[in-house]
This record gives sequence, structure tokens and C-alpha cells, in this order.
Amino acid sequence: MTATLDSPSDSADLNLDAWRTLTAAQQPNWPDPQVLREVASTLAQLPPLVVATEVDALTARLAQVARGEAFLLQGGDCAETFLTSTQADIAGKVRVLLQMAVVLTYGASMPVVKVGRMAGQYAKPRSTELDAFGLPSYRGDMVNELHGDAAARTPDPRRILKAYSTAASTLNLLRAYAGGGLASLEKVHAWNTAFARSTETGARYEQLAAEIDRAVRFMRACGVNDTVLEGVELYVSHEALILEYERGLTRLENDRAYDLSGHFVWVGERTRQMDGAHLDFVSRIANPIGVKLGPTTTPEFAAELVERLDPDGIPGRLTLISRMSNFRVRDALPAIVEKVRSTGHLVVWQCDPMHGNTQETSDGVKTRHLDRIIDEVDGFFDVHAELGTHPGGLHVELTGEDVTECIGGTADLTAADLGRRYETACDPRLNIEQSLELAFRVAERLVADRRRREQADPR
Ligand SMILES: O=C[C@H](O)[C@H](O)COP(=O)(O)O
Ligand SMILES: C=C(OP(=O)(O)O)C(=O)O
Repeated sequence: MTATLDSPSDSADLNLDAWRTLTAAQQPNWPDPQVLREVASTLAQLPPLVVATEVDALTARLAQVARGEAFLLQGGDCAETFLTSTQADIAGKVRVLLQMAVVLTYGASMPVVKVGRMAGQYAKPRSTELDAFGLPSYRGDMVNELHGDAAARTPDPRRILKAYSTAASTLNLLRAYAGGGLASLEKVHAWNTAFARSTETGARYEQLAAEIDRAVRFMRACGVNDTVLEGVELYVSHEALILEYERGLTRLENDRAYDLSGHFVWVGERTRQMDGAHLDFVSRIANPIGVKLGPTTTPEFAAELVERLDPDGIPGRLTLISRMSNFRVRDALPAIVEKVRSTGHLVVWQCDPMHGNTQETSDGVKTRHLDRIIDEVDGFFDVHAELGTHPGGLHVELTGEDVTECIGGTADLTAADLGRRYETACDPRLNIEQSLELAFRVAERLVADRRRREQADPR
């Protein structure tokens, strides 16, 4: 048996604590190891946030994506904070995700698997130890405080427990919304907030919502089962960065280990070292997992990753999240896709068009241009169209608010607009209109590519 004093049981000998002997990148310098140990043992006694059957259900959904039968939409904050985890904020993100999903489902006639970057996205990897003011960098609310002095920025392990309870209350509301409180297709108009309605893209959405309304009335008249129309499956995900949190919420079910801090967890670009702690940990859990792949990824690395993380060849187990930048995606991604395909494993290919496209304004403000984001998505679709593989999903940082953090879009936001509502705790997010615009573009692209395939092979 390999359980440590602080960790939940590992009675199935899955070596769930092997990561402790490896180098873990991007971990905070917790000042007091004893407090961290106490937090870890408290976490081990707490109920998990999700259950294994839901996790398995998501793997089955992702298998459909891997086979080209569905599309994965994953989105939410760059960094959730405790303070902004309010009803309004959560409802806003759920609404915009549902709007995007409906645009994709209706526009592209394809089932959409919906996953929030929610109820766990409280930890951030950073490029530098110190920020521009010489303070320890903010590493997410699970670790330290965004505002304040050096004391506020000192990592405090007790924040891990606050992350757990914020995730629990966020999930509680999400489940209520997904069960019909907000997600019913009858509410397709209500998801479009007054602000969104006043925008060009929001008006386009209104037209689509009117069509859906008619279709829903038609289906009801035909006696279609109400439950299909009244709720949605909504899953949650976050970066598995702080390994004490992930390990503390890992539980055994039928001799398999499930990280029950969320349904889906991913390993980021900065922590995906082949011999590192993060890949070791996720290799031992049964959840569907993702790995970010930046432009320095070699095809050989990607192939090794797939063999390592999906040894049993389970479609849906592994999502490869490419975040290459719009400049690199067309030349860096093809060889990776070809090499992974040659392994015979069926993975989900997902595009994160945010993280390769961060730029700074002349005032040093981080932003992203919607043109570059859309261009990376287009490049991702081009690569898959060329290779005959399925461009399976989209991974974006967004908010349900009218923020001004990314530039471009039909409202043509410029650097001068950024000061108006720049509220992110870390990286710039798409606002509602930009998110919808992206969804319409992706739906159009899915339709266009399908038509091209049908014309090429009209069977
Ligand atoms: O979200 C991703 C990273 O945490 C983020 O881009 C890091 O930002 P930094 O380069 O400002 O540290
Ligand atoms: C840190 C993130 O991305 P990446 O690992 O791709 O930089 C993220 O998605 O929050």
C-alpha cells in the first residue's frame, strides 16, 4: 500500500503518490509544510465534488467527439476568484456557454458536449516568480490573494479549503441550472441578455433563437419527451495544477482512481514534462484528461504522450489541446496530428486559440485580438480538413459579461477600450458578443467542411 499519512487511501496500489518523488513545476512555495499537511488530510475526509459515474459519462461523450460524432465546447474564466463566484457571474458564464452550444448544435447539426472551465479553475501557472511591482506573482485564489501586499501574496495552504468550498457552491448552482433552472430550451431567448441583444451578433442570435423556439413548439406538439428539452449535461473542468488539491480529492471506485475535484482535468503547457509530477499523477487517474500542446511540441513527444496517458486505447480518455498561435498552427500542427494518428489511438483534437495569441499593448496591458483567435481556429480546421481528422473542439476563456479585455470583433474594440471594463484576474477573456461571434464562425466552418466532404464523397 502506498498511501501517505495525508492522502486518501490507495488500497488498490495504483501508486497515486508517485508524483511526490518527481519534480512538480509551478508549485507554490508554501511557507509552512505542516499547515499544508493538515489541509491535505482535511481534504481527504471531505465528500468529493463530483461522482465517478458522471466522470465515466463524460468519457463516453468524449468518445463520440473522438469518433467525429460530436463537438466539444469548453469555456470559462481564465482564473475563477472567490469574490466573483457569485450567482450573477456563474449564471452569466452558463448562459453564454449555452448560447454558444445552441449556435453550434443548431447551426452545425452536431451534438455539443458542454464543459465549463468552472468550479475549480483557481490556480494559475505564471511566467515569472515576481510581478511587475516586485511582489510574488498571483497564482490563483487557491494559492494567494490577487490584491494587496507581499503578505497577501504569500501562498497560504488554507486557501485550498476555501477553493474546495467555492467549487462546491459553484457546482451546486450549476447543477440546478443544468437541471432546468436555466438550461431549458424554452429559455433560449432569455439567455441573450439585454446587452447582447443590442449588439450585431446578439441580434443574429435572436433570429436563431426564434427558429429554435418554433422547432421546440413543433417538437412538443409531436409529443417529444420533455426532459430532452428541459435540461442539459454540463460538466466541469480545470487545470490540475496544485497536486495536493487533486490528490486530496482522489477516491477509489472499483479499484480505479478518480480525481473527483471535477469531471475533466488538464495538464498545462508549463507542466507537461514527460518525467514530471503532473503527467505522472494524471496517468494514474481514470478521468478523461487533457494536455495542452504549444508550438514547441514535437510529433515524437505527442506520440509518447498518447502511449503514456492512454495505454488502453480508450477513445475519449485523452484530449490534445493545441494552442499554437495563429502564426504557427498551420505549420506546427500537421506533423503532430499525423504522428498521433499513426499510433492508432483515437484522441480528441481541441483548439485553444487563446493562449498562443496573447499580446501586450504599448501600455503593457495583456490582450488578445479576435482576428488572431479566429485565424487560429481556421488554421486548426484547415489542418484537420487536409488530414481527414475531426477538429473536435474549442477551448476558450470567456465571461458572461460585457468586459473589454480582448480587442477586435464586430464592436471593433481597440486598445483604448481596454480600460473601460478590464476585470480579469489573469488573462484577457472574450466577452459575450465576441464569444457568440466565435461560435457562429465555428458553426459555419463545421457546415462548410461537411459540405466539402459530402461533395467529394457523395455516398
Ligand atoms: O493562463 C495561462 C497562464 O497562467 C498565463 O498566461 C500566465 O500569464 P503570465 O505570462 O502573465 O504569467
Ligand atoms: C494556463 C493555461 O493555458 P496554457 O497551459 O496553455 O498556457 C490555461 O488554460 O489556463
